[in-house]
Amino acid sequence: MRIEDYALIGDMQSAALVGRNGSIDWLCLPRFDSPSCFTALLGDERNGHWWIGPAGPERPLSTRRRYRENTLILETEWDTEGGTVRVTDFMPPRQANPDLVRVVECLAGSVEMGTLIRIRFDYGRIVPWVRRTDGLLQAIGGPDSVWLHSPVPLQGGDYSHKATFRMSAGDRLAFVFTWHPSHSPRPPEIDPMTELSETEAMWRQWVGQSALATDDRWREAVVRSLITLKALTYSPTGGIVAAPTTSLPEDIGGVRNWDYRYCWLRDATMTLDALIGAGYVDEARDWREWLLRAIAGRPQDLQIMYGVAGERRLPEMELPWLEGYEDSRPVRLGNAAVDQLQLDVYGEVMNCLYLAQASGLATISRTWAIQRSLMDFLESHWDEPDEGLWEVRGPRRHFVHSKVMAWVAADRVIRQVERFGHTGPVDRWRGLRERIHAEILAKGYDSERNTFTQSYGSSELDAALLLIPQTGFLPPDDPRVTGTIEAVERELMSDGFVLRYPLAHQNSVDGLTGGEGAFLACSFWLAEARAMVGRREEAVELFEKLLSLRNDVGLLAEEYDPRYGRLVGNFPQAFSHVPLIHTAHTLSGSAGALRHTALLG
Ligand SMILES: OC[C@H]1O[C@H](O[C@H]2O[C@H](CO)[C@@H](O)[C@H](O)[C@H]2O)[C@H](O)[C@@H](O)[C@@H]1O
Repeated sequence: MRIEDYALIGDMQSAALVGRNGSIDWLCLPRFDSPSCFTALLGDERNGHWWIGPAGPERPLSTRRRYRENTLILETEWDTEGGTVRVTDFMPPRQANPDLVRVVECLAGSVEMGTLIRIRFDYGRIVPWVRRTDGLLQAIGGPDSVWLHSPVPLQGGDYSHKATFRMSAGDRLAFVFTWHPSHSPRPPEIDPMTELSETEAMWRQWVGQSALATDDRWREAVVRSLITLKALTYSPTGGIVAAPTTSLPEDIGGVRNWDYRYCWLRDATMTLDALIGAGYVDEARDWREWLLRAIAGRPQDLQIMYGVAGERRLPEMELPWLEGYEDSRPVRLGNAAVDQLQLDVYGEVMNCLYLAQASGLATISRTWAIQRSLMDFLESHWDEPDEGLWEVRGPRRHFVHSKVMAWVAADRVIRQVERFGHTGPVDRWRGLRERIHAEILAKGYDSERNTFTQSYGSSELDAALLLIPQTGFLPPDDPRVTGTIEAVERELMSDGFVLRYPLAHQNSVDGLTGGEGAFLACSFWLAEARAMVGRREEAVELFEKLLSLRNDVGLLAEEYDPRYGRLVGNFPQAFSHVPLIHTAHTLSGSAGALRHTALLG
């Protein structure tokens, strides 16, 4: 199945991917980064999945999917010759244990339905021991146990359980799948229909809180993106994962397969900027608490990413028993980028904390103390080469985007002093800000080509340079900014999309083999940059082209590969949905573009 054939459901602690065919092929429990119990996504059905759909000779004539308005409740409908059926999939916001609910209804006629479940713990490796108790199925393997309430009798065989059942118009059946630690007593049963109405009410209430001032034609796309970002937050701690999947390939059949089920400071701060801009200050408060706990300690120990509860060790390893999505191997867990130096992170954190305060979230003294100690570290390390925001696995370089973000860090703490009365060595920070600015203009700008460059001394370009107008480093109409936008358009565009960096030279920059699709955030950045420099029509044209890449339920992966006309990379990806929201706000000229208005304050 293609990546765009999946939809997301989740309970803000973990998430599942549901295919158009009614098969749940990915689910990690109890957390986003726990071992999966359905892993067909990265192998095949033998690695675990749960299918419900029309069975037998009545193959579906057509399939429709949608989320219930303003919710994360998925409805998949199939028309068959005999009639129409709907499966409603959702995960109620977590109470004692994670539940996955599947409600099957016959809307018209009479349809033969089927279900098949193969539970495989530990990323498809453990075939559990299964027994029946009080009409429920219990599967146990190591630390994991699940209970399945099935309203139809299931037949076991070949390490799976299945049933076929006929439904007529008006019939409704509910399946409930509940995980719990295998050493705990049996979890209490939930009432699926009560959970459905409460889950619906919860999402509607959350969406209703937003202060969106987006043009009506983009509102639906923005709301779906906000719901997706909310679904990627880990509610017990306030952490935010980059995506709920691992190893969906950036290059189908290639090695660019990474685990994104962690909290990157970059991705999370950008996500927060989008949520704050839509009026969600509670999420900002929770994330700030998460940040303070995660990075507590010495400033030199700051990592660029953490686990959802702030874990620091995320060792990268391979799962050789999985074939990978369409043979894209290896399948990886953990992420070696955790040990990299990425200077941009300091700017992103300071920017986010500044925006949080500018939007009304009072700064607490612990936050400011941490900001000061991070600045102490940055003052003596900003001039070092780093791995940059693309987390290259080649040699460190003086990436211009990293230096610009170091400038942002200094700029935002100075603004916090000037605007909110914090105390700190502001004259020293002003000197630092000037030195970084001057160095970037001297070493990171090519006056002959009138463009900033990827790194000092390089002639390459980098799509991250498109972010310069958003930072306030130079005014958007500065010729060096407009020249950089034009240079990126000339040299980094392929099939109408922006590449992260030149593909021909990619291997020397990122240290990896193979190509990749177009990293979607980069094209959104171009659309927003065009809007900021007054090229509105071209901005709208590109933005709408990007919106057309969303799948039928409004979701985007990390990249789009024009060679195959397919979404690629982890899915759904916060890094793609965040700039969608920002660009819609900028194009709508709304106060939601807080980043820009806050800079003027
Ligand atoms: O391209 C190689 C790198 O790819 C991943 O990083 C990308 O995803 C991150 C999470 O969204 C994002 O913060 C980063 O900017 C992207 O380049 C992977 O995590 C890295 O390990 C890998 O080297």
